Amino acid sequence: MNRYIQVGDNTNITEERQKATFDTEVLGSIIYEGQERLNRRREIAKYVEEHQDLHDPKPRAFMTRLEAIENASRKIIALKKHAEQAINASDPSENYLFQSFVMGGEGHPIALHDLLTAPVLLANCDDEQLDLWLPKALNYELNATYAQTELGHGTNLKDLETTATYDTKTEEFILNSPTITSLKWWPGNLGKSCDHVVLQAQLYIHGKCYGAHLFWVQIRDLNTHKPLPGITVGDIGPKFGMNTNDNGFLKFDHVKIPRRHMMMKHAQVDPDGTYHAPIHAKLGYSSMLYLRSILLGLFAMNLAQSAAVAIRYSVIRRQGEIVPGEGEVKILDYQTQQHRLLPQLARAFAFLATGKFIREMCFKVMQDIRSGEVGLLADLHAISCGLKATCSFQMALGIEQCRMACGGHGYSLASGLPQLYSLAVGGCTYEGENMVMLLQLARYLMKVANDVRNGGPKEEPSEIVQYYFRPAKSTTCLIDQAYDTNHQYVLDTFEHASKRATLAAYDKLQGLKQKGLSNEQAWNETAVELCKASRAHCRTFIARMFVEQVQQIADLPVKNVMNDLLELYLFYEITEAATTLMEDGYMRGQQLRFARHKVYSLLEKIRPNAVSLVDSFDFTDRQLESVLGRRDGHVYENLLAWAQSSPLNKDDIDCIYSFFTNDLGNFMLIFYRYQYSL
Ligand SMILES: CC/C=C\C/C=C\C/C=C\C/C=C/C(=O)SCCNC(=O)CCNC(=O)[C@H](O)C(C)(C)COP(=O)(O)OP(=O)(O)OC[C@H]1O[C@@H](n2cnc3c(N)ncnc32)[C@H](O)[C@@H]1OP(=O)(O)O
Ligand SMILES: Cc1cc2nc3c(=O)[nH]c(=O)nc-3n(C[C@H](O)[C@H](O)[C@H](O)COP(=O)(O)OP(=O)(O)OC[C@H]3O[C@@H](n4cnc5c(N)ncnc54)[C@H](O)[C@@H]3O)c2cc1C
Repeated sequence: MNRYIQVGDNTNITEERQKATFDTEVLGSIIYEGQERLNRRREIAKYVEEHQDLHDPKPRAFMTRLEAIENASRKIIALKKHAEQAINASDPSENYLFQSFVMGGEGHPIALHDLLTAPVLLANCDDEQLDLWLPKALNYELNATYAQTELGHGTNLKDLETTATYDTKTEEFILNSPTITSLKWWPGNLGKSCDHVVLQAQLYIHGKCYGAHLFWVQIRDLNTHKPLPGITVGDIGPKFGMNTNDNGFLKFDHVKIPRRHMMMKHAQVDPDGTYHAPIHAKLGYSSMLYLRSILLGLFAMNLAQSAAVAIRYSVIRRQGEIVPGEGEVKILDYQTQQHRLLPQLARAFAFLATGKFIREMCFKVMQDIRSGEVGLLADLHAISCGLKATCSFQMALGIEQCRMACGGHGYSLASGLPQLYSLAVGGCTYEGENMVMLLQLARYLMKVANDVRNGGPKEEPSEIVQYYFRPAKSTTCLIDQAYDTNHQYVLDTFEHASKRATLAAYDKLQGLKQKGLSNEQAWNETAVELCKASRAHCRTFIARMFVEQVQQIADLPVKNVMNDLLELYLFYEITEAATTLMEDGYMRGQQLRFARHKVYSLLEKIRPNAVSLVDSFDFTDRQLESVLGRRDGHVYENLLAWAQSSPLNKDDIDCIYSFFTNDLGNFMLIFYRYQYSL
């Protein structure tokens, strides 16, 4: 049952909805973790629809960067005025939802503040500091961002150059940017909007460096918004995407801040300069841990949005015949189209299940840290780094596949897909460049491999890596066994691939070291294999999360369709991992062919439910910002309306004609006449 069936919709899409074998409402409540949340989502969306001041005056594709930033500023102010009435403003998930409906993902002047300030303050400030700063942050009396990356260093935090030198005489820190490469570069909203920063700077006391620490720094006057003395700040210019965000640069020239402006929950500096180290050296990196963990759910939604656009469009668009003489088919009937799109949808569901687990694990770790417990920190750091890299990469490729699957119209900004891609692909870079993130997970996996090679773990291993220590049930792949209804043999296959990749990388690393290479040289010469191991481990983890989620579904029709998607995900991943699996003889050609045929038959089986599956996400047209992905399927007439709203169509003046009216134009006219003998 698809609840989106409406009179007046394009019949091509209505007939798709009539084919649904499951209730979109039930799946919607699974996606949004409960019927109540799904209902709230709709209420908030309805509120946004009913208030015009929360809308864009024209498609954002037709705005200049400046117009888009001004529009975003106007809307965020309107949004804050409406918040009391529209949502439960003290509930972060309602706030996030309201903002995403109104603002989209391109950014706005308080995006970073809303995303990070409260979590960073809560994780890093002592009680007295929290009392002073948190209420102001929550009441929007100030607007802060997270200033870590510098012009010269984003990845290698050990070599950040901004200094915070403690002066025992005045009990102040002196902030300084000693070189051009030490300028802060990239922080969101730093360029024009924010007045405070959470600053990562190297702490120096009596000439000794204690590494990067966090400081709370005001950079602009709260009344005039002018930079404070000693501060140079500005926007870094247009980017590949996220252009309504004013990512900025920042330079300090011996700026003084009080001692108590160092965040002192974990490390402290006494008035006399005595330093107290934190219980874990990397607690100051917890904001990255937090963001990497919550990003997975966002990646899932980005991918689902692009699948929704492409799948809806693919049942409207007719092109060519499959059976000659029977008329043009919907492009979704082509196997190639299904093969391009449906695995993206399956991955979106897989990432959603994974994101939920990691988000909950992160909240637990944050709670543990507050009570001085850091036992799970390394486990979460490793897996969240690996998953951030794996999911953002597959999401970006998936969105681009969806865009290309829409043919020419996918190239138009009317599809919304180029904007979604340019926004989403940033996730491969921010919060840690993807290769670097895979290598972080690999560090952790190499410790696991060391235990495997040396008689087992020294202590109970985390649940996430326990499979490395379990003996394999079979030395060959069994995925073609008909009775693998709970997918255990597929999971065994992924586990085999992870173990093999991890141990191969470990053995290579050890071999290189035995040949006399230093740890660092051996690491660099094994880096590609190390990344492979991390990806394989992430694939195993994601697959397990998805299997467990589907096993828990109570509603049978939804369970059936989700099981189809799960199988598609699993067998598609097997085909992607085939080289590794066949390299050691674990999988045979016959099984690869079995996996491929499973994929093809699942595409056919899922095809009738495709539109209803994406409908279950309950995306609003405002959210999708896509003429191709319109819920009512009226694509062509709206493509024309969209094109006609282009400022270029405002009048009939020829741009070249106006060019001819100036001197250079006259010259060009003469030149052309001469060239073409006009
Ligand atoms: C819902 C959301 C809505 C919207 C979001 C949309 C948009 C948001 C857009 C943009 C926001 C973007 C913000 C940013 O990008 S902020 C900047 C992010 N920067 C990074 O991520 C930098 C990446 N670099 C690092 O994280 C570290 O430098 C790196 C981990 C690579 C190395 O650190 P370091 O050199 O200090 O350590 P190592 O010697 O390599 O390792 C030592 C040891 O420490 C462990 N470690 C490292 N980090 C952590 C951590 N965070 N927690 C716990 N442990 C950590 C590491 O594993 C090593 O352990 P061991 O192997 O045992 O020695
Ligand atoms: C849209 C966007 C928003 C951002 N927002 C913020 C923000 O709000 N606050 C903030 O502080 N920062 C922000 N950043 C910065 C971001 O966190 C960094 O760009 C990111 O961490 C990557 O660092 P880098 O730019 O120095 O890349 P580099 O480290 O220079 O990466 C370049 C290449 O070098 C490789 N490389 C680097 N080190 C290694 C290594 N050890 N081993 C192997 N390969 C390596 C990388 O894999 C990559 O291929 C943002 C960036 C973007 C794009």
